Amino acid sequence: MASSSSSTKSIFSPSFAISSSNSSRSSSTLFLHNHTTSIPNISLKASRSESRCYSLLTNNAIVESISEASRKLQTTVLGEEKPTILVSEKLGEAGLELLRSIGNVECCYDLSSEDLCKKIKECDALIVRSGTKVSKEVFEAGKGRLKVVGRAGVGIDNVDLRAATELGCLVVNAPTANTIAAAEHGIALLTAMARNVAQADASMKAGKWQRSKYVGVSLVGKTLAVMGFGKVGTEVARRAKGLGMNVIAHDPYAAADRARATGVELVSFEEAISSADFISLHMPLTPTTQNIFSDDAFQKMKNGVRIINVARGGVIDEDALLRALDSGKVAQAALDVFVEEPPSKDSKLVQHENVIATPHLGASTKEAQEGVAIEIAEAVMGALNGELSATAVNAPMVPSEVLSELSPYVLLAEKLGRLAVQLVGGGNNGIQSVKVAYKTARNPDDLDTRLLRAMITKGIIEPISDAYINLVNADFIAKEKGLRISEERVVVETSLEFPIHSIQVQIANVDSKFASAICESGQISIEGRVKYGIPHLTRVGSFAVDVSLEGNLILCKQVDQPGMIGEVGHILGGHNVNVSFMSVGRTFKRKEAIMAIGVDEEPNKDALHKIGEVSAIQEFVFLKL
Ligand SMILES: NC(=O)c1ccc[n+]([C@@H]2O[C@H](COP(=O)([O-])OP(=O)(O)OC[C@H]3O[C@@H](n4cnc5c(N)ncnc54)[C@H](O)[C@@H]3O)[C@@H](O)[C@H]2O)c1
Ligand SMILES: O=C(O)[C@H](O)COP(=O)(O)O
Repeated sequence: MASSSSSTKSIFSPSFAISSSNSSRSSSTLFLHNHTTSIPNISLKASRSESRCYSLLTNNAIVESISEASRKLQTTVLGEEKPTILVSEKLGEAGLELLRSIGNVECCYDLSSEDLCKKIKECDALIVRSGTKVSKEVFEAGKGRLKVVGRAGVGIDNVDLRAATELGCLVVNAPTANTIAAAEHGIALLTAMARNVAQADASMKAGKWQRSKYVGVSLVGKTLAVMGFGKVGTEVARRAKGLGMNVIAHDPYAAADRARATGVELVSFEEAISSADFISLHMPLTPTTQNIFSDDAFQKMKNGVRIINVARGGVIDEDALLRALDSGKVAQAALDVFVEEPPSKDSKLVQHENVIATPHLGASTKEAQEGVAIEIAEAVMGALNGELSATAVNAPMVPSEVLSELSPYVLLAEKLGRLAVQLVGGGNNGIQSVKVAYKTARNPDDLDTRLLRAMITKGIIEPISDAYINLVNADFIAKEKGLRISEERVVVETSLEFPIHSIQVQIANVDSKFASAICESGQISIEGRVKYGIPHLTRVGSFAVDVSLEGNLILCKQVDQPGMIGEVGHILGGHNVNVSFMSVGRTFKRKEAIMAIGVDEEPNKDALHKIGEVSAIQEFVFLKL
């Protein structure tokens, strides 16, 4: 007779580092909503022909247990105390006010990297603009507490996204509130540059009147190439068309019909740079765009081309631009952004007579700063409150309607993962491949399962490692640990009311400490569904059961004979272990049966030993949920 508890063993591939079981960690997660609402009046009883279910839960108990789960979820996210939010750069007052309504806000500007690393250890959230480098060291220092980094603006090139993802920290930005400000600044630079406004103003302030020196160029009829046809690029294009310019754009990822609707033709990089009189940059700084404006690119441009950059300094090779300005290839440049900010005082580029420069002012209008502050405050507050963010940069953005439909299944997914991994035996195979089947009556293409996959991953990995897993890092950590999770959507004929009928989790190529959990195809296989808002285990191996997935679980395989429920119930009662649910599934009458018993407390060794001594019980396992 086999008996075991949920102690942890090295069940991933040999390189996988294991720590002891983390039973104190809540089974909740960052991205869940309260699901205390809409609990219908129900009475639970046997619902499958092969399953006898004995409900010991009242309706009130169900509501209470969900409330408790929900409370735990909130506590996990926020703790009992107010979160601490560090704001490391100037943020609009309206955003600060919002943040103060939910947390302790600390505004500390101009922190050195060392001071930021020290400070971040006591913070739940960090809000930055473009001036703070949020490096891997910052995420490592904040590990365990820092839940979200909010970028009050668009560009996230100052945030180490890989480190954030690896360490499970959500990054959100405020992508829309400064679009117009940046576009207006682009147009301001374009017109000011064409008419030498800055130079002429400086000359007048020096007491001169140099009318012939500052003859400009006209914009009407000239070709403007917008490089990066996103939010800012589109607004710049619209405004430039209003000035009578011929606008073309290059953006490998933009839709041609959207461009056409603005009266803009999308062209190749070469065509854009070689046919433009003015080139305005609006692409993000990425490994692909870094130094994309190189000597080679400048060579392909028209002689006397004029360049505006309100995107990011790093997209231009600044030394190459200087050479192009010196040679006259580039007649003028208007720069708001620089590789190094602030640039050195003696920067040849800034000092160049054909360059006008502003200190990264694109987003700096009163209106944009208030808007950005509110946008980022709301995103950070949402993230701290356990909501998925619409502006998440390193996590899937799950639309709210999808989220509210899937919420009940999130807990089920995690519990199934947690259960399946505890059924893995002590063999040396290591878990490598997990198969998940979602049974649904709806069109499988409409099912967004990223959230559920993340929760299954969390359930599988967390009990056997020290990793903290959430939607941000689930895929990353699974991959890192060599765990392949394949998903399948299976259409079944059932109610269309619910997005999912049931979820099956199978682990291949492993032994099980509960042999009956192995299905005919040789995998550990369990299945569950949500009933009245509560996750239930409905199948173990080939046996149908029906037990609510709460508290702890004992699975017994036995000879199907009278008195078994009473006998085991008596042992548990004798050890003051409260049974919350019990269900028996069998193959044939008086043959084999599986008894699934939900227990509130963890039975001690003596109780488990006595269960093992019941002669009709062939194997059993105690599992923590
Ligand atoms: N100076 C400022 O204060 C200021 C203010 C706002 C935005 N910005 C910067 O402006 C840029 C654009 O911002 P946005 O809000 O329009 O972002 P966005 O994401 O809406 O647009 C960026 C566009 O660039 C395109 N793109 C990506 N790679 C490209 C490539 N290799 N070639 C051409 N296009 C490419 C994308 O497809 C996208 O359409 C960002 O770098 C942002 O940081 C600067
Ligand atoms: O990417 C952005 O949003 C802009 O560059 C603005 O940066 P800032 O917040 O530092 O002004």
